[in-house]
Amino acid sequence: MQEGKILIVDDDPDVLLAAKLLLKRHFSVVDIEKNPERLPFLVGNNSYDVIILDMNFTRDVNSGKEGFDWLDRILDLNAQVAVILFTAYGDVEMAVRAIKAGAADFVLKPWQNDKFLETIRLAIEGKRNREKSDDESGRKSKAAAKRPGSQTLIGPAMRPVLETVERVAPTDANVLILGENGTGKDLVAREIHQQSNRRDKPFVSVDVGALSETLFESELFGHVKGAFTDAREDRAGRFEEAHGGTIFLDEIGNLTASQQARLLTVLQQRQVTRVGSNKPRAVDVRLICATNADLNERVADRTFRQDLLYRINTIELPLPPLRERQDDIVPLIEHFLKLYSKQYNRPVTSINPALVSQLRQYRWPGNVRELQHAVERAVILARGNVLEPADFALKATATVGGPDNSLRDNPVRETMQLEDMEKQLIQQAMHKHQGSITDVAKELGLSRQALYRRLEKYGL
Ligand SMILES: Nc1ncnc2c1ncn2[C@@H]1O[C@H](COP(=O)(O)OP(=O)(O)OP(=O)(O)O)[C@@H](O)[C@H]1O
Repeated sequence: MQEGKILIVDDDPDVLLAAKLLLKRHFSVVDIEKNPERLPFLVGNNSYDVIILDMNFTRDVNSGKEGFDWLDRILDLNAQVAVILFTAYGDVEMAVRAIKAGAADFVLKPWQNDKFLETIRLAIEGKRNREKSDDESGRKSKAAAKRPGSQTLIGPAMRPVLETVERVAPTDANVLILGENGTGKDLVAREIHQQSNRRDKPFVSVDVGALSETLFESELFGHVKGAFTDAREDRAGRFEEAHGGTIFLDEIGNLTASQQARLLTVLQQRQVTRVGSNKPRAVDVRLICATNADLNERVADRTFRQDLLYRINTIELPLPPLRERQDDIVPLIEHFLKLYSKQYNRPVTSINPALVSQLRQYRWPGNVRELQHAVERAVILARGNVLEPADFALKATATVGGPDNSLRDNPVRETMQLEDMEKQLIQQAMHKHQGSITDVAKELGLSRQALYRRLEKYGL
């Protein structure tokens, strides 16, 4: 009999009875509850180690939304308790989302006794470890947040990039980082700032491609009280916020002609004027821009100003797509494996070698961000110490029979399947967050702009 206080919440009395019969032979306290409305009372008055929660109560059979609401409530009341979700087959994506939202694990119904018990034991152990290390890790993460360059750029192909960063960072030269979505542009921009003499001053990141024509000026340059209806007080813009430090303008290729003109004036004069004011203010910022567009092509077709390009591209730093740097894949997988097995308290330590070669052949249209999410999901789904092909949602690669060329033979079909999956994930997230772009982008690990592009692409 193990010490452990467990609560099971499910609206099916047969499930409650069966689970209780099993668990009470192994754990010291097992309570059951049919009505989730009693959760706040029960959690508030008992120090449970584990709460086993059904995702689908009768009121809301399919979406699991009610389960998510209860998960939030439980974690608000007790951030330490381990919540294990009861999930039906076919709801695995929902379980992955729930674990990202703070659940400890999930159990598929109908359960297998051994696995069920092992999951609970691991959850109890995880909770005890969390309690023990809470103070210490709080101190450590604060220290890490302050340490310069604490987020590392992984992969041998990043070495030349890092060398350039080292050389360029201490100068005040403007840098233009080029690369597809998810290649690490934001990370490189932060690294430049961290290695520069401005590291103790602000690093301000703005997704300029996501700013509407009306917001652009006030967001970047600020406004004075009364400049427009919502301007209730004076506000500094992002350039002023970055004074003394670095401003990172992401998605610079998406600026309209008038936005380009405004930005160019500010860069030439090194001063900003808040909307509604006529008093210019000097700003001292180091400029880093990024884009996934070919700006030379844009200049050729006259959608991007050449004089603006010359201003921002003193140093150009191209980041190759992940499919062109296959040697980075394994170190990245190992890095994310370590990160997420710790974060989700999973005993995953390695990856099936057959899977490694499939992942090396895969085209990774979403680059490192996609790889990161794939590993995160796989770690959550893994049932053993080794990541297996079934843990990855890359159906297309699972069917690849031979070396590299088999992928090149059929890149379109592969992309189609991935696109279907991507579309579904976005639809689910939009549904979950009731269309909130900020929340959906956060959950999917996309920039708002990247999400907008995908919504447009899939007609959502
Ligand atoms: N070389 C790397 N080592 C470790 N993590 C990386 C690396 N490159 C990218 N990442 C991670 O991948 C994710 C995406 O990276 P990042 O946001 O920097 O890409 P981006 O090119 O700015 O994307 P977007 O164009 O969509 O804004 C981040 O979580 C980042 O930490």
